[in-house]
Amino acid sequence: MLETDYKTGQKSELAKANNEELTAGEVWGRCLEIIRDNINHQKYKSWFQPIKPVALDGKTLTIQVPSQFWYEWLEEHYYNIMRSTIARILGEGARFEYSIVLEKAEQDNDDLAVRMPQRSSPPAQESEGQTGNPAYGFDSSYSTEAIQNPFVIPGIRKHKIDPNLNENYVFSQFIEGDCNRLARSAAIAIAENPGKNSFNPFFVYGGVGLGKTHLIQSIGNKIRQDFGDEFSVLYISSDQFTNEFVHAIRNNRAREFSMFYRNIDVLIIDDIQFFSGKEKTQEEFFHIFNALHQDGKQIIMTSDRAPKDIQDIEERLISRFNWGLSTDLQMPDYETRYAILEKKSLENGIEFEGEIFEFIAHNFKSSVRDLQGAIIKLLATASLQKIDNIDLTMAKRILKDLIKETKKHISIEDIQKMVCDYFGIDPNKVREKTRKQEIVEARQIAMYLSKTMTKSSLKTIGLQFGGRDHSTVIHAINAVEDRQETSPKFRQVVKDIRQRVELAIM
Ligand SMILES: Nc1ncnc2c1ncn2[C@@H]1O[C@H](COP(=O)(O)OP(=O)(O)OP(=O)(O)O)[C@@H](O)[C@H]1O
Repeated sequence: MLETDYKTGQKSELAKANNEELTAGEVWGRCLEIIRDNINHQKYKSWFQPIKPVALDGKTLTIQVPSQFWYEWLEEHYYNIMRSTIARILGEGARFEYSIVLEKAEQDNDDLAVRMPQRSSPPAQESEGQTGNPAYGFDSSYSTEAIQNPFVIPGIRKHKIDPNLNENYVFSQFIEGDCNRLARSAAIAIAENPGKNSFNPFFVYGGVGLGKTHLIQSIGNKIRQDFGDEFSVLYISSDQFTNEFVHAIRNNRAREFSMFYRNIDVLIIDDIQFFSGKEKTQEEFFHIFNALHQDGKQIIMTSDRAPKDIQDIEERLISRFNWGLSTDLQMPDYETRYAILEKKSLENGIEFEGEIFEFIAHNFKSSVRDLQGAIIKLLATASLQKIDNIDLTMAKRILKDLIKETKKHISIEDIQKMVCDYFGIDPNKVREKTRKQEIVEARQIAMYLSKTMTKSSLKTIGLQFGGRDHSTVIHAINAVEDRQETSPKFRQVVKDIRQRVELAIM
């Protein structure tokens, strides 16, 4: 039945009423003429020529497409033109039905053919082939009800994929503190109910070595543990994604690439800031994102900065990153650092004196990775030199170089301290609400240096200055920049403090 003879289909009712005997093939032929005149020739050849008309039933023309992806693409990009074309030929209320006959590569069952109706309502916008419509978008006015899960085809078995997860990254190993409480709770909620929660997409950002990868992989591992193969999970770095995409294009496999990603239930992409300036990759990811999100699949991303601070990323992607929950990880406070150290050394079967943990927690303040590095260095030295009991003096000696190195990452806390030292005020004051002139000045300079000398986002800076919001930080930065232009004395003050900070991290 699927091998249609263009000349011998059913006749349409409308055609009969007009004394015209049209077959499915003839109706499709007329559709093609109209479509060909209205879209780019290459796209016409790629997407419409391979379609086969299958049957005509009243005002419904069934057409055969080679894959789920094909069906999805037509509905996403050519809905309007197809709908209006068939109506022109068969009259008001005419529509297409799709018969999806899978190509060999994705076929699980030799005779598998799936029928999908054309949507009853158009997407909010369409991207190609029509009168200059912008890209397909999902704004809040767009009713998803009518098209809920339109691409889920029962009976198609999911391909098993390697989730690419590090099994050590689990929630039980991720120490909770104020610095990560919100992100951690959201991550657990996502793992319990992937895709069906209000944190989709989930966007985690923060500086180097603060646990972003650990946290997002914990989601993947928990889903695998609790749901087994029910959800396909994939963790990938944005660099890997780009490389695969480039490779796929080079080998004419871009369509397979896209299909592969659209079939994933939980897509975890690390370090999305590396999409910056990669326009084609961004475009591909945009379409994958839309398809997954529309289909209720979970999307999880990380970046070293907040979405709006990522350079050279299309606005439409940035706005999507904020659809669900976007939250940051901050450097753990002293107590959390101490707890992490205890846990890491316990895991390695060695106990240290409390004063060693205190020493490390005080000296490694910018990254959990550095904290871990310190413990590992102590362990390695103890085992190499066959030392049973490392005391504080020994620990200080062993870690001396490492401390110098890690000091290169200046923290907001350090900047606050140095600015306050310079003005001779208590560092706590810049975190308080006081509006005394001298404190305001110190606070603004400290905020300005935090922005220019660390990788922290405006939100993180605001939080570390007594929970102020990002607009206060922007105001402070602008004020310091403006004043430096008009007052050489003030410019010199900022320069002096900056030099002190730089010296401290050398
Ligand atoms: N809260 C935490 N509890 C326990 N371990 C942690 C915590 N945060 C981070 N770590 C550990 O610190 C190390 C660095 O974390 P991770 O690689 O996840 O950081 P990241 O933010 O992804 O860094 P990068 O930006 O460099 O990719 C990992 O070994 C991780 O297990």
